[in-house]
Amino acid sequence: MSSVHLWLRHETRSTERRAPLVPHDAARLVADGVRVTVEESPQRVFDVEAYRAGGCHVTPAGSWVDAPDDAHVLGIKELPDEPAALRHTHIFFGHAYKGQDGAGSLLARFAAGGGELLDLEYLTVDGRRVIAFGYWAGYVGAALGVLAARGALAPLHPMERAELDALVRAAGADGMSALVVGAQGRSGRGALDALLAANTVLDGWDREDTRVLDREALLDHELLVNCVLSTTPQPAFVRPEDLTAPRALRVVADVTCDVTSEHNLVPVNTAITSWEEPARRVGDDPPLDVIAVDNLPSLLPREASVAFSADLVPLVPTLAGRRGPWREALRAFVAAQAHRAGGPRAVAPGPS
Ligand SMILES: NC(=O)c1ccc[n+]([C@@H]2O[C@H](COP(=O)([O-])OP(=O)(O)OC[C@H]3O[C@@H](n4cnc5c(N)ncnc54)[C@H](O)[C@@H]3O)[C@@H](O)[C@H]2O)c1
Repeated sequence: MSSVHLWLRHETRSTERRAPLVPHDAARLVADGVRVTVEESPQRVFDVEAYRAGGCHVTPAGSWVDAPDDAHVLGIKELPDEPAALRHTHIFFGHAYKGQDGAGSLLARFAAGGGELLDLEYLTVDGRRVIAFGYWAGYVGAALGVLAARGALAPLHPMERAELDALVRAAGADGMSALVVGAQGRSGRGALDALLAANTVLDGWDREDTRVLDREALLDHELLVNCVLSTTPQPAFVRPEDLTAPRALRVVADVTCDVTSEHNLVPVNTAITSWEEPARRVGDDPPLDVIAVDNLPSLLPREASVAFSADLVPLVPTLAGRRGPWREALRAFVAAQAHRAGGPRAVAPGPS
C-alpha cells in the first residue's frame, strides 16, 4: 500500500463535523505504509492531535491546493470555489453526475486541471454501493420519529449517541406501534435497531412485503419510517387522500427524503425539513407530522464517521491501481466528462 498518499482535507461547510477517516483507522493505514496527511479543522469531531499521535502528518486547513500531485484528497462535502482548476484526485461526494446544481462547473474544473473525481457515491460492486452513511441516517431518523410522536422533538444539534438514546428513553416509546419500510437496507437496519432499543412494537417490511401494498395495515402504525431506495414507480405509502382516512399514523420519518422525485413514496410531503424545524404538520384531523431531514448522519458525527471510515479502510489497498470499486468510480467520472463534452454517455451512472 506504500504508494498511496491520502490527504484528509478540512470541510468547507462549517456545520459538517464528520470525517471520512477517523484517527484509529488513519493510524492503521500509517502502520501499513500509507502516507496520511491531515488538515487542521476547527469543526471536525476528532481532534487533529489524535491523528498526529497515530503517525499522520498535520498541515493547515485548505493546504491541499498546494499538495503534491500524488495526493488523493479525501473529504465528504463540496470543495471550496477556488482553485478554478483541479489537478488532484479528489475522493468525496461530488453530486455531479445527474445534472445537479453546480455539476457542470465542478466537472469543468477537473477538466481544466487534469484532475480526477472518485465519487464516494459511485464506489460499487455489482451496481451496489459499498460505502454509505445509511445506518446512522436510519437510526437518527427513527429516533426523531419517536420524539415527534411523543411531542418531544426540539430543534436539532449534533450530539453523541448516548444523548440521543437518553432523549428517546425520556420520551417513552414503550408499546408504540412502528413500521420500518426498506427494513433490510442500510438505513432500515439502523432504524430497526433504534426502535428495538426504544421498546416499540415493531414491524419491518421490505420489497416482498410491499409488492401488494396493504395500505390499511401501514396506516395502522403510529410511526412509519421510510427507508426505501426507490428507483421505479410504485404505489405511494401515504397519499393525500389518506390524510382524512381513519388511521393510527401520526408521524412519518422520511429518511429517504425523495421529496421532489417522481418516485416520492410519501407524496403528502414535498419539501425537506430543517434542524431548526425538523417536523412539519401535513395533516390535522387526525394530525400527521413528517420529518424529512436530509443530513441525518451529521447529527451523530462521531458514530457516522466511525462506521464510514471502517468501510473505507479495506478499500484503500486497491486505490492506487484503481481496482474494484475505484474502477467503477473512475468509469462514472470518465463517462460524465465525456457526456459533458457532448459525447455519448459511455457508462450509465451508478446508483444514487
Ligand atoms: N436523510 C438522510 O440524511 C439520508 C442519509 C443516507 C441515505 N438516505 C437515503 O435513504 C435511502 C435508503 O438508503 P440505504 O443506504 O438504506 O439504501 P439501501 O439500498 O441499503 O436500502 C434500501 C432498501 O429499500 C428496499 N426497497 C426498495 N424498494 C422497496 C419497496 N418498494 N418496498 C419495500 N422496500 C423496498 C430495498 O430492498 C433495500 O433493502 C436512499 O434514498 C438514500 O439516499 C438519506
